[in-house]
Amino acid sequence: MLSSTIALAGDHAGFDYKEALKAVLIEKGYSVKDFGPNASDSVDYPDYIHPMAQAMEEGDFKLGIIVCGSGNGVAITANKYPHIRAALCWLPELASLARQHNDANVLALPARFIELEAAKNILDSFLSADFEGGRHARRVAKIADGLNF
Ligand SMILES: O=C(CO)[C@H](O)[C@H](O)[C@H](O)COP(=O)(O)O
Repeated sequence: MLSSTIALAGDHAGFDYKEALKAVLIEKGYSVKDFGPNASDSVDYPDYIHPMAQAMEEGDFKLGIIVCGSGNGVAITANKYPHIRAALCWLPELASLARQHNDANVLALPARFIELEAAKNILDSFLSADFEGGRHARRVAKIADGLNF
């Protein structure tokens, strides 16, 4: 079971979904830290993902949810950090596998390509799954260990 505090961030295209998912998380009993944006005015996603990813990299949060139009911009930004494993998921099964096999600690959602109800189901699958370890732990360790720059 992952820790109870969840970080959130996104951009204008993901704002409405981020707000809705934040309400779901609070209803489920999670505490949340929203790194923004706080409105749907057009913004640049790196301005919001970097602070969240940096905080996670420093160990302040164990889990993050990021939302933009395609999910790609926020995921690309978050995955610049060595210990962030952001998974772009558009199906619940993808979210479960991201946790089970990849120990994903960030869920990236494509708000312009899935319905809100689907996003809620994907979030639920992500929160409900646990990392399986074993052979997957060996592989996940190599993601960061293999970096040499
Ligand atoms: O990074 C993205 C595209 O891969 C995100 O989906 C952004 O939300 C998107 O680029 C925003 O586009 P907009 O035309 O500025 O609303």
